Amino acid sequence: MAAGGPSRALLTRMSRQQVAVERARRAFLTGRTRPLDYRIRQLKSLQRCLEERQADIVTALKKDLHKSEQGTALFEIYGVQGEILLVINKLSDWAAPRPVEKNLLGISDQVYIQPEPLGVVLIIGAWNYPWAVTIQPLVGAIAAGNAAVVKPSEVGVHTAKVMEDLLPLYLDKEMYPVVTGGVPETQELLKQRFDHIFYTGNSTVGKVVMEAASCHLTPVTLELGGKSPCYIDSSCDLTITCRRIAWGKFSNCGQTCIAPDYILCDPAIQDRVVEELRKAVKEFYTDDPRSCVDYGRIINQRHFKRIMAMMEDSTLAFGGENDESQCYIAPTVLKDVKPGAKVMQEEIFGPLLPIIPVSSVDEALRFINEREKPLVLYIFSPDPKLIKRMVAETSSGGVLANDCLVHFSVSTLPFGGVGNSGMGAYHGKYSFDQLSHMRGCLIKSLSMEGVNKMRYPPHTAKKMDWVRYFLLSQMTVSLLGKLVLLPLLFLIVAVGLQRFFQ
Ligand SMILES: NC(=O)c1ccc[n+]([C@@H]2O[C@H](COP(=O)([O-])OP(=O)(O)OC[C@H]3O[C@@H](n4cnc5c(N)ncnc54)[C@H](O)[C@@H]3O)[C@@H](O)[C@H]2O)c1
Ligand SMILES: CC(C)=CCC/C(C)=C/CC/C(C)=C/C=O
Repeated sequence: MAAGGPSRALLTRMSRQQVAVERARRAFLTGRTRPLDYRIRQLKSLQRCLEERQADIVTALKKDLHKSEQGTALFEIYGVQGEILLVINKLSDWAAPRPVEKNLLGISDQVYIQPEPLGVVLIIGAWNYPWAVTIQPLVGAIAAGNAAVVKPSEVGVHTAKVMEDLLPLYLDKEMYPVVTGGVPETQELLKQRFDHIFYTGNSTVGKVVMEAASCHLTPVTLELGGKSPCYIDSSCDLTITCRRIAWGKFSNCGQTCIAPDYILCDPAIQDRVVEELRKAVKEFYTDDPRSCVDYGRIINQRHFKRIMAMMEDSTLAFGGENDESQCYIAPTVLKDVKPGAKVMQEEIFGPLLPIIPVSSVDEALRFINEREKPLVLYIFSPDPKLIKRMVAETSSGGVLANDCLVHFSVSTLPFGGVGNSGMGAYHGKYSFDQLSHMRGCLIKSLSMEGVNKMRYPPHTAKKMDWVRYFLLSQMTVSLLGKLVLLPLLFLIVAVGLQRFFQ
């Protein structure tokens, strides 16, 4: 290999994926991502891309998923724009050394955490909210000073093309290449060495990604899915509750990682829940969702067939109309659904909403806890005690009470799964931290050697007493710092120890 990277001859023999990764690594090694100015410039340029090219983004998403202009703005663009603005405002704080508490032994030391870039990050996105789940991690990667190879989902054909065309026009194209393609191309990418892989998609492929990452000991963030339960307490205002659930479920035709997958409620309120859901669907999408601009389509016929098959052994409450040629499935509610029904065996990821009657909170808790840990747990109840109890007695990536989806837009909350729904988290500062190495730094001086002598051999009983006292002392310097006596204490300890161990 020639100095400074592979020769031109070698580059021509490398795969497209290898070349992109190699170039990104070389670009990273120039060190140009280290200054915060560079990162901010890239982010401002990305912001311009979203503003100037919104029409291209909207057109592609209309073709891929029948998303409306407003739907694209609300779910894909505003969130990323808000994230960029937040990073621009906060980056200097996040990237600064973070002083930490120290014990008495380190009284004169500098002890801090210095976030540093990891290197080259691979971002593999999904098709359902392609900008939110591909570009939002990219914002974090840029903020943290990494290079990033961006792999949009090939399933959203038009969006992948727009990303491939647009990003190089606005971003440093060596540092942030877009690599398109399907499974073979992604697998070729996964053979390369990365410093972090950020994958969004289903759990089966999540395992493939993690296995590939293990070859290079590459850490991973896995943003996966699963069946997110939605418990409705009988004392809820059912009109408001069902309106919020219908929005969470039927937005993007149910193809949302955090869509409420199924409802758990008392059998006594099931019929009212069905009626209120029916009213909300009509309010949002009219009597004819097929011709409503705000109602989406299933991404492709494979997913259409998969979702239709899920309805087979359950009772229809309403909906179910469909048209394979248009990948259209109406908002659909299924009632009295049995835990063994087809629709309960995997994440639905489509506009079917099963209701499973449960006769008590205990039964709901058992139902939730017997299954994989979900990405989010939805609880609808006016009773704060019940909400607290359900939070305390379950586990999930996140919890949202009395609404759906909106926790995704709270940048001060970590967004991510647990167990089968994923690992790692992002958004706001969590993205920066997730894609940084938190380097522990202890800077000592070469003076005060007398203090150090207590740990050097010969290990006399007296020295051991002192060292034990200092190491086991729970007194931290930042706590002491609150006392006016700190300088005095420092002097006494330092002089005393110097003398003692001379
Ligand atoms: N947690 C989140 O933030 C989040 C967000 C969106 C979607 N999701 C989840 O994603 C799933 C839907 O997305 P999907 O998985 O259908 O998207 P997908 O089919 O687009 O796959 C995601 C990515 O994985 C790649 N891929 C697919 N098969 C592969 C293989 N065999 N080897 C290597 N790479 C491969 C694709 O190229 C794509 O870039 C749902 O489970 C949903 O809940 C999670
Ligand atoms: C419009 C408001 C307040 C919130 C929208 C939240 C949102 C962007 C949800 C989509 C979440 C997402 C990208 C899921 C992935 O499948």
